[in-house]
Amino acid sequence: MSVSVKICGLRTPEAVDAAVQHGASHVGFVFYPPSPRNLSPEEAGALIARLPDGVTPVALTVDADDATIAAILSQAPVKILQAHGKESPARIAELRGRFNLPVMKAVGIAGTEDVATAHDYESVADLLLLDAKPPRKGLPGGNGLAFDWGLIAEERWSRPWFLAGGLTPDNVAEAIRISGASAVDVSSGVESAPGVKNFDLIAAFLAAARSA
Ligand SMILES: O=C(O)c1ccccc1NCC(=O)[C@H](O)[C@H](O)COP(=O)(O)O
Repeated sequence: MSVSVKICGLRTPEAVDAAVQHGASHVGFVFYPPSPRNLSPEEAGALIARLPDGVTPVALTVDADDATIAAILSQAPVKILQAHGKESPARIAELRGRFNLPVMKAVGIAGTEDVATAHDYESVADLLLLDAKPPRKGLPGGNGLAFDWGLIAEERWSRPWFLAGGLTPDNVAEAIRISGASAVDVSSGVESAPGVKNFDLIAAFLAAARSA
């Protein structure tokens, strides 16, 4: 099986180049000031200009208003909007209509009720990202926390979806096997410190995902 890999939270040309060189299908840019991975729309625009055709740039926002998203898109021509906050299904539908871009809704999973919540977004989101539920305090994502992949092992989804949360070069193959994912997303599992991508870990993650 060919697994798509999104490397999220890229901030430097060197990290973008490493993701591209080792075969990432998607790269994610975080527009959330409290995050150590936050960058400006202008910075993201310069990184997107480096991407070859076939690598999809994604803008990650958290409960962002329309003006904020418009400002991002004016300088960072992404191809997917990732909504990683508490956006309702109605808000996801609104974003799709307003910005004319595919929207990926991230849903935190800790139990079967969260799996049901994720299904609620199938009718409005273009893609889903099934992530670990974040801690009560702290960032809404990028925490290096995994969830029980068995919770989604028997699920069938009507939209393409990414598995995320605590993935590393060491566990991604097993995560794919258990969850049945054909696309995975990683951030802190390929970092040597929060917000600092490690190129060897990027290479190892992509090799491990491809071997699954
Ligand atoms: O990465 C961040 O700093 C971040 C901040 C706010 C919301 C979401 C964030 N990241 C979300 C991602 O797409 C991560 O790749 C995903 O949560 C998995 O993260 P990790 O467990 O660190 O691989």
